[in-house]
Order: sequence, then C-alpha cells, then structure tokens
Amino acid sequence: MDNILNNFTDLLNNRGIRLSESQLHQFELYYRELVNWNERMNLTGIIEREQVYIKHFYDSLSVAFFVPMSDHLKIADIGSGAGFPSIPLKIAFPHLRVTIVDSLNKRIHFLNHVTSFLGLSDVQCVHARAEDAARLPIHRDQYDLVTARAVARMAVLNEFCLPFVSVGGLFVAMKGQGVQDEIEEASFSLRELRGQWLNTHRFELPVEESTRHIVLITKTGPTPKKYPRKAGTPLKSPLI
Ligand SMILES: C[S@@+](CC[C@H](N)C(=O)[O-])C[C@H]1O[C@@H](n2cnc3c(N)ncnc32)[C@H](O)[C@@H]1O
Repeated sequence: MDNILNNFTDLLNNRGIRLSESQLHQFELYYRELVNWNERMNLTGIIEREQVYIKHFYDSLSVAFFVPMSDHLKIADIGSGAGFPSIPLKIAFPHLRVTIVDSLNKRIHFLNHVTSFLGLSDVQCVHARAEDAARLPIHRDQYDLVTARAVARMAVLNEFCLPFVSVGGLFVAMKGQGVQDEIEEASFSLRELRGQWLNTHRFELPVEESTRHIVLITKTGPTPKKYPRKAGTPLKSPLI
C-alpha cells in the first residue's frame, strides 16, 4: 500500500470504517476509471489522486460517520454525478441496495460502466430528473435513506429528495459552509414535504481542513399528492 492508501485507511479506521484489500482495490479501479473517462466527459474538476481520495471518497463516506449503514438499507442518491456519495458507500458497505438518479445521461452511462467494472451488485442507475422519478410508485416514499451532495440549495433539495424518503426514513444533505442560512430559508419546503430537521453534524475534511456539514432530516408522513411539482419548476421558484 502506498502513502495515499495508508492515510485513507487510517482516517477511515479512526471513524470505525475498515476496508479489505479487495475494497481498496475497488477504490483504486474507481479512481482510474474516473480519471480516464474524465478526459472524454466532464465528471469532476478534481483528478489529483490524493485529492480524489479525500475530497470525493472520504467525504462521501462521511455519511456513515453519522448514519448507521444497517443491513438491507435501501438508498437513493439524487444528482449523483460521477457517483458521490453512493459509489464509495456501496464499495465500503456492499450490502446496501442503491438507486442513483441523475438527469444527465452521460453520467448515467459512466455509472453503469463503473458499477459493472467494479462488480457492484444491486445498483440501479436511473436517467431522470428527480422531480419526474419521484412521481413513480416504485420510487415515491420508498427509500430508507436519500442522499444529495453538491446538487442544489436546501429549499430545492427538499423538493428533489424528500418525495423519495419513506415515512420514518432519512434525508441526508451533504453541505459546505453557510448551511444554517440554507436551512432557515428552506423551512417552508421542509414543512410542505413532511420533513423534520433532526440534526446538523459538522466535521473537518482532513488535509485541507475545510468544514463540511451533514444535515439529517426525517420524514413524518407520506408525500402530499401535489409534490414534487413539474420538472423545471423548483429551480426557478423554490418553495420558500
Ligand atoms: C454538481 S453535480 C454533483 C455530483 C455529485 N453529487 C458530487 O457530489 O460530486 C450535480 C448533479 O446533479 C444532477 N442534477 C441536477 N438537477 C437534477 C435533477 N433535477 N434531477 C436529477 N439530477 C439532477 C446533475 O446532472 C449533476 O450530475
């Protein structure tokens, strides 16, 4: 193991996450495919290996610092892009049942390739806008855990993500700075979509030591019939 992998495993061990040799190999394959495909399509601005391990892989796994990755957990990752946070979570916790929703088909194409290349089972990649997918009964109110990282502000995210969450399930928004203002701005959409704020956990990303926030929201009732609104509406007119 080189220094980067040693550091990555040490940091995760400190958080109670242990990876086998074969899981570390999967992370390395993922890194290589990400960088290769990034030459042909825009997947990430971060390609330097150590930075990818910390800013993408470790940061994605931070969900598991605060939420137990229980058996048979059914996860939806909304606006997953190049697979964050769901692919690192699936590598580290292979029992997870993962659905990825992204509106950009080329990213879904990459994710389908990566999941089969890494031999990940029980990962479904859906090319759709979140607002459209959440109207379908197979997705609506169906997931124990819904994640979103770097997709939109909280007021929009609530409308994108909460319709996927089962009653009693969790929505995890992964945020940087300024999260408190976003939460306050989103209080109307939270109520409308039956969300209840539980906690905001703060942690420092190692190496560059920037602050990250994990916002935990639970679902107190089924999604009201009128939500989500038609695709395209939320960004122009968030529920504030
Ligand atoms: C900035 S990228 C973030 C990707 C990834 N979550 C990460 O942390 O690197 C935002 C992603 O959200 C997707 N997206 C934006 N609006 C969406 C929507 N309404 N439904 C589904 N995906 C959406 C985009 O296609 C893009 O892949």
